[in-house]
Amino acid sequence: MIKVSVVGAKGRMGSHVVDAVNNADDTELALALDAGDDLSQITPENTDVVVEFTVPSVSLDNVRALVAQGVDVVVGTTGWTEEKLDQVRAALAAAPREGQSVFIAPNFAISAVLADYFAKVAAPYFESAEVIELHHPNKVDAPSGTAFHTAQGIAAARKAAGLGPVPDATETDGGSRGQVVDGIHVHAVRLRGLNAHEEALFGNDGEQLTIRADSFDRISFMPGVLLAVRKVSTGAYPGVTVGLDNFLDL
Ligand SMILES: NC(=O)C1=CN([C@@H]2O[C@H](COP(=O)(O)OP(=O)(O)OC[C@H]3O[C@@H](n4cnc5c(N)ncnc54)[C@H](O)[C@@H]3O)[C@@H](O)[C@H]2O)C=CC1
Ligand SMILES: O=C(O)C1=N[C@H](C(=O)O)C[C@H](O)C1
Repeated sequence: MIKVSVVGAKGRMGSHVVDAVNNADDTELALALDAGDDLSQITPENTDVVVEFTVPSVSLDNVRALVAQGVDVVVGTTGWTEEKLDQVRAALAAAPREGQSVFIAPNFAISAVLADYFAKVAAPYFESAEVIELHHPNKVDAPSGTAFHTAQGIAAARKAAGLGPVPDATETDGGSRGQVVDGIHVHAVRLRGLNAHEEALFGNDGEQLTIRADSFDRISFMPGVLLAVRKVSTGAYPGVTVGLDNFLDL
């Protein structure tokens, strides 16, 4: 059995993870902790893998503390930048155990992971590209971590293909053109009734392609979370790994 502790266990995602860990045949719940709880309760003796779903403002500190305590971590919280990833790498370099892992996924839903992958495949073939993400209004960060990651992937694929900037004649903008991530405009919608949705839009003269992923229920993230827990628990992924696509045969 893989012993799993959950940090952020009372949250929308963390509570689903607690249920998923309790219901899977090969995982058992060690500790379920939330804000105010002492993370030093988590040790390599009671926990193989920690699943961390909290808020972007605290996740880096949580991950660094957990790494220093000698456990592997699967992170679903958003807000990761290259600078923050470097701080995790530094923490791992000083970790007490050889080969410790931190796995971070902007999105654990297969629909979103595939949409992100297909967007990178499509990107070199279109002059224009933009990303729209649509979420429940309780979400604290914008744009979504997934949309940020998709935009970065589109931008990298365009650059590798030798494409220039997306065409855009806008001269006045009060914010309506969205956040620009590596040259790709990203738009965020917050609407009651939504859960987690994303569109990658591509355009050429006379044609368009829309790649859309819809996650209607948080249950959609659980197979991906359990897959990550199982993969990380093997010890085969030392260091920092970003993206569930690393565990899929794409
Ligand atoms: N990677 C993925 O597939 C997904 C990622 N997310 C991300 O996961 C994060 C959490 O989302 P939700 O569960 O919807 O948020 P939420 O607000 O429902 O839950 C966050 C939980 O973290 C707890 N928390 C806050 N500070 C803490 C601390 N210092 N230590 C321990 N616990 C602490 C809160 O009390 C709360 O229970 C967000 O960044 C969200 O964008 C959400 C859905 C899917
Ligand atoms: O907060 C959410 O709900 C979600 N957060 C993640 C993100 O920001 O990409 C994943 C998914 O979109 C749901």
